[in-house]
Amino acid sequence: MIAETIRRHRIPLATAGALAAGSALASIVLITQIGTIAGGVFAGTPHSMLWPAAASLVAMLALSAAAQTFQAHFGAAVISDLRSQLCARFMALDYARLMSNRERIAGALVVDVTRIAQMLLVLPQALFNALVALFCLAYLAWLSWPLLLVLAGFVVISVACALAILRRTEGFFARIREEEDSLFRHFRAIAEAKKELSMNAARAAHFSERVLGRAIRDNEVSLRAANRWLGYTEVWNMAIVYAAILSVAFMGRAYLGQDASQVARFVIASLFLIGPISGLIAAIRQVVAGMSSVRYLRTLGPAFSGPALAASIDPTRFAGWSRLSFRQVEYRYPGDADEFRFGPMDLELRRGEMVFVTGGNGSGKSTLSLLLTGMLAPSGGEVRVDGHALTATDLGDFRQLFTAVFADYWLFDDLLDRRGRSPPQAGIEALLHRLGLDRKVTATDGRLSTLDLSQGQRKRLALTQGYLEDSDIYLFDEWAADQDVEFRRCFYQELLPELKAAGKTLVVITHDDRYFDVADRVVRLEYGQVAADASAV
Ligand SMILES: Nc1ncnc2c1ncn2[C@@H]1O[C@H](COP(=O)(O)OP(=O)(O)OP(=O)(O)O)[C@@H](O)[C@H]1O
Repeated sequence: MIAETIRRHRIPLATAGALAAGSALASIVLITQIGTIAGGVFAGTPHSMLWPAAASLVAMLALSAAAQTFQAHFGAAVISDLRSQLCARFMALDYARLMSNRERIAGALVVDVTRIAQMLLVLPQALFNALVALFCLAYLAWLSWPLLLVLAGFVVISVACALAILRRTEGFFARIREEEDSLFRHFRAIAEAKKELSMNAARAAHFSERVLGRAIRDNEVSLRAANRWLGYTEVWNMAIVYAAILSVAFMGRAYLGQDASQVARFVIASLFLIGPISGLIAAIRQVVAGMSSVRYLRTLGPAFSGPALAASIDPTRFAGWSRLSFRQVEYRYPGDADEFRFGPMDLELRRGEMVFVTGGNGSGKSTLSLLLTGMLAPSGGEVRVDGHALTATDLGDFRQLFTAVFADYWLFDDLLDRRGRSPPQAGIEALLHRLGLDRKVTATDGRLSTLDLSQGQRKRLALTQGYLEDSDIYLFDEWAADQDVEFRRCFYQELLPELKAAGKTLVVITHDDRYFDVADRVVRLEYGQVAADASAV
């Protein structure tokens, strides 16, 4: 994914790099000119050297500013590109994997994208610094080989130390990233658990001190350790640079027999190494943090390390279905402590039927609805459409048969039909009126005026969206549970029969036994098995 992003934005990146290299060249010319003026090794007056040096300065400034422009372009493009790619990958993840990673999504899109982008952003600057350092070293070699050898010895020590510290901090950054995810989860609780926390001071104190406070403090410890080691790298490397320059001056004068002007010019040019070297050391921070995010994203699964996923959906592929069947379908939740086992289950759903599904809490009704709609792939057995056993690659097309209002449904603030268009205004208004929402909500070009409604009203809005989708199969998971008596009656005795009359197939999870007579069949589940499957009387 990272390589793909760099490839896509190679032109601004290469341009920023080339401009940075040009600017590095101008700055090294300037350094040599400063050295020449300071050392007095030129023909004519110092004024004759001033204009060329000023020209180098202006060139360096212009090239650096241009490099920054391309760098800013590259940085912004990389952030939005990585975000789009990550969003697409999260959206393409299958339901089971997404559910087990949902706490990590916000962190990945905010923290990891920013860290990776910052790591990529330092590339042109690091190139600039590396080139200035290299040019500087070449110039130093030209000034004096023996003195350069003294300096080079220190550079080797410095690089070796930086690499060792880099390895030392990798573990800290991995831990910091894990801790940030748990912090994000606790931050969410501040808003989402507001009511529970407000009504229980002891719980609020426990959360604030023991849960949130501890997570913040743990993260502080890891941050401190990581930054301490990175700080040591900076301090140590700067000390080495100064020690190197001191040694050059000392060795040059005391042992190597270099003349004073030679050593002075070498020392002045060496001082120009400090800027690029500290820039390179600072870049290490970004690289360590960025690489920890790359490694972290890889832990989210193969979807994050391979090429972009291409999903093409054919919504009409199963449109002519007449029979859906479960053949010995089984499902085991990963890591389920109480070892709930769904199935093996045989079940059949015929086109145009209205089936009610009932059963006690934890009997497997919601699991059945997720398997039936293709949100979960069975761990064993087959789901068949008219005898065709669905494979993992069929599920995307298969899911297009359904509209479902699950217990944990999501309400969008715009209404769309199955083709992604805004439905006609008159149709929307008629539906809002039918569902008793017309005095609460209006729609303009399909956009709803508000979602701030009661639980029951929000579910009616979810049903409005469902109607507009005009799907083959409707699944409702305890839809009527939040409705008042009149709407509950309306749902079972008017809306469901109307949908059936319009040729829809209906699967209704319900405990409302007084309306069971509306169904064609009532399926009762117990412990993940069909305990009864009978025509309603
Ligand atoms: N996300 C999950 N992870 C692990 N196990 C789960 C998960 N969801 C459900 N289960 C397991 O599956 C069992 C059946 O859950 P399911 O939600 O299908 O029951 P249900 O009949 O819909 O219950 P309810 O009437 O309470 O909504 C649960 O007892 C639990 O053991």
